[in-house]
Amino acid sequence: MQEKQPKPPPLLLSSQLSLQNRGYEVTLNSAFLSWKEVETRQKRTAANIYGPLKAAGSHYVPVCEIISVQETEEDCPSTGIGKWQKVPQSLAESNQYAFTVSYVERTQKHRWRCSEVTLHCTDRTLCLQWVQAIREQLSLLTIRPKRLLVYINPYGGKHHGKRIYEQKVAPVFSRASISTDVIVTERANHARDHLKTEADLKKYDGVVCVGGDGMFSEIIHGLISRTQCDSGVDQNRADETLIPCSLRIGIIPAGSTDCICYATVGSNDPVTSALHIVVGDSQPMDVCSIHHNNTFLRYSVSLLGYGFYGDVLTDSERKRWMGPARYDISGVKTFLSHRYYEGTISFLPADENVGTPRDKLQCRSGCNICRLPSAGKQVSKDEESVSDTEKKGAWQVIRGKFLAINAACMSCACPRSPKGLSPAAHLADGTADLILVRKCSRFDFLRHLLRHTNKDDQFDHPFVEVYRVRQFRFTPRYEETDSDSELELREAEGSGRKRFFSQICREHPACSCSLAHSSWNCDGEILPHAAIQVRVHCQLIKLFARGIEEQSVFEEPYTLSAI
Ligand SMILES: CCCCCCCCCCCCC/C=C/[C@@H](O)[C@H](CO)NC(=O)CCCCCCCCCCCCCCC
Ligand SMILES: Nc1ncnc2c1ncn2[C@@H]1O[C@H](COP(=O)(O)OP(=O)(O)OP(=O)(O)O)[C@@H](O)[C@H]1O
Ligand SMILES: [Ca+2]
Repeated sequence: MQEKQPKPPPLLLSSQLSLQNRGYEVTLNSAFLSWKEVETRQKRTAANIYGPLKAAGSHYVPVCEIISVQETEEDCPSTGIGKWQKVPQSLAESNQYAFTVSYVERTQKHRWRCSEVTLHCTDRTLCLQWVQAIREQLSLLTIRPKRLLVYINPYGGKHHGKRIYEQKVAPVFSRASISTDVIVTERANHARDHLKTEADLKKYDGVVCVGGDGMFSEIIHGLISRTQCDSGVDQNRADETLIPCSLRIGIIPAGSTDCICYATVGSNDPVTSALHIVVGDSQPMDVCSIHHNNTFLRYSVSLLGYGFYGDVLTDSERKRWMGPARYDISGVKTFLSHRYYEGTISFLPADENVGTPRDKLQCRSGCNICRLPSAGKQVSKDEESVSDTEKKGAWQVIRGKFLAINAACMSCACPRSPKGLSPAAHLADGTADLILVRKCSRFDFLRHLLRHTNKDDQFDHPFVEVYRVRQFRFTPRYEETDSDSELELREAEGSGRKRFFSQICREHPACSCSLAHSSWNCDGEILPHAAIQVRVHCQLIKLFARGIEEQSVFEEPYTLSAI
C-alpha cells in the first residue's frame, strides 16, 4: 500500500520573479519560501520540446529560518547620476523593483551564515505584496526575541569580546530588528549582581553574554538567584526544588574554552550563536547545585572537577595574562606533577531509562532521552520521594585514591576535545556523569587524556569508572569523620596540623604539604571547599540553542538539486 504523503501547507503567494537575470517561480506557504528556475523557451527547445516546463534548480528556505525581508533599493536609478546600476539594462526596465530575503545557511562544522537572495519584480505593488506576505509570516513566530539585554566581558579569552559583538553580532541583531541594551562589564561579577538585584527583567525576552564559560556562569548565577529570590526559595537548602528561569540565555563565544556554547550549538562561532538567538531557538539545560553542609556554594553546568582539572585551574589562574594558552601550560605542568587525592564519593545512580555514560548514542538536537517525561520536568519534593522508593538505600559509596574526579552535566565538548569529557552526557536529562580516574601511572593517564582528542573510548581503562548520577557527595580523606579518619584527625590535632599534613604527604612524594588536597574546578571557578554535596536540577535554565544538529542536516541544507 502506498504511504499517504502529508498535504503541503496552503499556498500564500506565487509569482514569476527574476533572480540574476533568470526567471524563477517563487512561492510562499506557511512553512517554506521556495524559488525554482523556470527553463527558458530556448533551453527547453534544445532539451526536449515536448517535455514539461521543468525547474532546473530549487531552493527551499524554511520560514522559521528567514531572518528578515526588505525592499531593495539597489535597482533604482542612483540619485544624482541618473544612471541605472548593477542590473543589466535589459532587465532594469522591466524588473526595477526588488526585495531581499536574508536567511540562515548552514556551512561546515555546524556553522550558520546569513545568506541573501534578491528577487526582482515587474511592479512595485507586487514587490510590496511579497515583502508584506513574508513579514506577516515572520510576525507569527512569537518565539523570536525582540528585546535583549546584552553583557559583554571585554577581558574574556583573547580580549576580543567587544569587537566580536560590534562587528559580527550587532549587525545580525539589527537586521532582525532586535533591539538591545548593552552593558560592557567593568569588573568580575558585574553582570551577576546587575541581574540579581537591578535589571528590569520584564523588559526583555532574553539575556545574552559575550564571553566564555565564566561569563555564562555569572549570568546563570544572577538569573537563578533572582528567580529563587522572587519566588521565596532558599538556595541554601540543598533539598529545595528550584524554580526554572523563564528568560532564555544566549552565548556569544569570546572566551578561552567556550564549552557551553560548543556543546549546545556545535561550534564556537559568534555569527552562528547570533543566528540561533535570532530564530528564537530554545534548549533546556540541567544545572548542578553545590552545597557545603547547608550553605549554597555555586551552580555548575559543565565541568565539576577535583584533582587534575582543579589543579590545572588553580595554576592557570596565575597565568591569566597568557589568555587561552594558560590552560595548556598549566595542563602540562599538572600532568607532570601527577598528584593523586584520597577521599570518599557517595552517589545516587540515575534510573536506567536515561541510558549510561558508555552509550554510543550522543545527545543531539531533539534528543529522545532529554524528552522523556521524567527528564522534562523539575521533580518536586513529593514526586522525588515517590520515584526514590526504588532508589531507597541505593546510594553507592566508593573510597580510593584518585587522579581526577569529574562530574559532567553535559558532554563538555570544546575545541580542545570535540567529543568532550563525557561524550554521551545529555544536556537536559536531569543527570550528570561522574568520572573517577583512579591512581595510575603517568603513561596510563596520558593515554586516557589523549583519548579525549580522538575517537577512542576514554572510559575503556581499568582505572576509570563512570556512573550516571542524580546526586553525589565528596569528602576528602582529611575531612572524613568515620572512626579511622577520626582517629587520624585526633592524632593530627594532638601533634599539630603540620604533622597531619606530613602524614598525607608521605604518600605524595611529588607534592608540597599545602597541595595535599585539591580544589574543585566549577565551570572554571575555584570552590572554597573540598567537601561538597551536588544535586542535578533538571532543565533549570533555557538557552537560545537547539543542541547539536545531525551532520546530515548540514550537508544538504534544504537545497534540492535539479528535479
Ligand atoms: C595530550 C593532550 C591531551 C589533551 C587532553 C584535553 C582534554 C581536554 C578536556 C577539556 C574539558 C573542558 C571542560 C570544560 C571546562 C570549563 O568549564 C572550564 C571553564 O571554561 N574550562 C577549564 O577548566 C579549562 C580546562 C582545560 C584543561 C586543559 C587540559 C590540558 C591537558 C594537557 C595535558 C598534556 C599532557 C602532555 C604530556 C607531555
Ligand atoms: N570587566 C571585567 N573585568 C574583569 N573580569 C571580568 C569582567 N567581566 C567579567 N569578568 C570575569 O572574567 C572571568 C573570565 O571570563 P570569561 O569566561 O568570559 O573568559 P575566559 O575565562 O577566558 O573563558 P572560559 O571561561 O571559556 O575559559 C569570568 O569569571 C568573569 O567573572
Ligand atoms: Ca545532563
